[in-house]
Amino acid sequence: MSFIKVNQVKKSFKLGRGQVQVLHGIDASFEKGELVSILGESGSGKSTLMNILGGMDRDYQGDVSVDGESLSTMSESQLDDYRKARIGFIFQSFNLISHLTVLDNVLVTMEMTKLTREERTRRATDILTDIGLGDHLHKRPNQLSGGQKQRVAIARALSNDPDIILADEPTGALDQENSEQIMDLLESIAKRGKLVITVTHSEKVAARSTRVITMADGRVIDVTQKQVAYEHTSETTQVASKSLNPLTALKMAANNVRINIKRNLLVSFGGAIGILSVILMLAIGSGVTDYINDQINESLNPTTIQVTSASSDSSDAAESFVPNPLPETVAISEEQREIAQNLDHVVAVEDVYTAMLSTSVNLDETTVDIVSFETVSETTSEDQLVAGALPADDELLVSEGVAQKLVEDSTDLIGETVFFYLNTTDDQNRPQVLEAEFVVSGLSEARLNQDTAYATYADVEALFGDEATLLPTQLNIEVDDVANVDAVTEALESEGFTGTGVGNILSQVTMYLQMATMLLAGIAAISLIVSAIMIIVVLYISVVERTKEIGILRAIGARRKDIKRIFFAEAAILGTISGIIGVVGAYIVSILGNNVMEQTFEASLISMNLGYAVIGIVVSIIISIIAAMMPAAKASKLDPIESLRYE
Ligand SMILES: Nc1ncnc2c1ncn2[C@@H]1O[C@H](COP(=O)(O)OP(=O)(O)OP(=O)(O)O)[C@@H](O)[C@H]1O
Repeated sequence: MSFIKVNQVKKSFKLGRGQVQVLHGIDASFEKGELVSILGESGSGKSTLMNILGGMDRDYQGDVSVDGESLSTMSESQLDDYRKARIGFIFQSFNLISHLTVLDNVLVTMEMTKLTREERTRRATDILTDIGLGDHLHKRPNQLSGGQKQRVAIARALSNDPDIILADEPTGALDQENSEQIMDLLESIAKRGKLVITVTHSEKVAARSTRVITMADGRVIDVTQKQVAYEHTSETTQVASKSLNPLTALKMAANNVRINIKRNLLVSFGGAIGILSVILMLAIGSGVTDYINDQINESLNPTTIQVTSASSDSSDAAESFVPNPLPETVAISEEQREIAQNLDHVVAVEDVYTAMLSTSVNLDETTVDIVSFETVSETTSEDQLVAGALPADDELLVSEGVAQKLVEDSTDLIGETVFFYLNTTDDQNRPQVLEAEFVVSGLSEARLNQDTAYATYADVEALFGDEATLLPTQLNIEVDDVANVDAVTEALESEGFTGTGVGNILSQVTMYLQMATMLLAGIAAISLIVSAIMIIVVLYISVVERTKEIGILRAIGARRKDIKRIFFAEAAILGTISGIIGVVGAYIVSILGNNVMEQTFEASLISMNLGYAVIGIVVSIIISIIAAMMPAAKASKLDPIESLRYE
């Protein structure tokens, strides 16, 4: 049985509404060790037949079987593998990939095989050295002569050690001397037991063949055996095929980005603006939120809820001794306190006692009535201190106004011992005045512009002595987390407390700020659509520019998905570049912006972090890859034969 058997192959092309038949039932057979020339006038169908033999064209009638396997029943990917493993193409116009070196042009075929990296490089170097190009491995095709280019093409065709070499006018673009050398090479390949089929117009080429097939108008009109075929074995060694190595795809994509570096940088800058805006919006949003939270937290603790008892009909409270003359201030009973203490998420409860218009301070001859007296607690802020410190036991903190009434220079009062009076009632409801001596610990700002004083809760308890148990008028409820403040406040309210705390206000403020941030980032993200469109346009241009390269890659066995992979790699590179530019830009803007704001408001409102940088780059890559989908699909669907013809 023949190695290649062509059986009644017919091929027609659509032309306008009709069909033009180009091959009219070709029968032929080929053996290994043959150097066959297909001769014929231009337009006689030689290339069409070659494309069918080479597995580039599946759209024909009749059958071609190679080594017993029918090409017409092969799937597209089987045909890709067939081209890769069994066919070496050589073209009249060389069809080298211009941006790859000589070595890489030869390696690219083997990249899609399971050969190891070392083996690939060794094979490519050996073949190129054999063919006389050992000194030109790292040159690019445009640095070589025509003859040298064709030798690179032959080396590429031989790299996967295929059984069949298909050469379409291999000497058509070469002078006499180079043509001779190329024919020598082809002859030596046939002598090694390969099947070499060349399409030619040249009688000289035909004369070197073992057999000449002459075609006219899509028919074989003559077959002349010139000499016996060279010796060969029936053994075939096929390289195992695999997809284009992602690293190679990346390398090819990177080459392409480099070739059009200006255009690609411009596109990347465009994309970077979108990424920069989104990152900045997020960074400003989080900076402003942090700033406002800090400002509120600095003055008030957001996890503390201050509660008073709303229910004046609490029977326990009514029965117990309420050491406060003001009816609107309700004491909080032990039971109520217990309930608050046992609520979920409550970590601590602190007692606070407040007394309005019922205390006074005396030094020497002067007595000053205090409008607002309160025991110090965790929520008492040191910020309100004008001088000195918050009161410890046996100490009193008074507002500056109080001090001014008692001494000439208010700070002189600090360290002085003063008398403190608390007007209250006894258990028979008779007025009584409790008295203690306190050392003034410091001066505070006045609360609501009124004379104010603070002492410790323990001191007030001591003031009442054994006569009565002091009940708090306010509880400071410490919650485990700001997130639980709302829930605890609700629970307290349902237990009859009235609560005020910054935590719930803060969580609302934070939510509104986050909404505003998302909105701004969303608006900024519109520019990302613009950058995606730019990438789509650039990649479409790239597909057109590289149509020929795509044809070459398909001819040497690249699958559709390999072609897609190259375009996705190119998009990923563009995305990474624009992401990096965007992130670096955002960092620069944030440093400059924060510097200016630091000088004007003493606050840095742009809070950049590594997370935003990573998000920026990842989003940029994802957008670019999505943008590449259409151009990549277009590239992968290009017809390999048409693509090779593309000029
Ligand atoms: N895609 C196509 N659509 C329509 N007609 C086509 C197409 N490709 C080839 N043909 C026609 O098929 C015929 C054979 O073309 P083919 O390229 O096989 O000829 P050839 O013998 O190789 O010619 P040459 O020696 O000039 O390369 C020509 O008439 C050509 O116009």
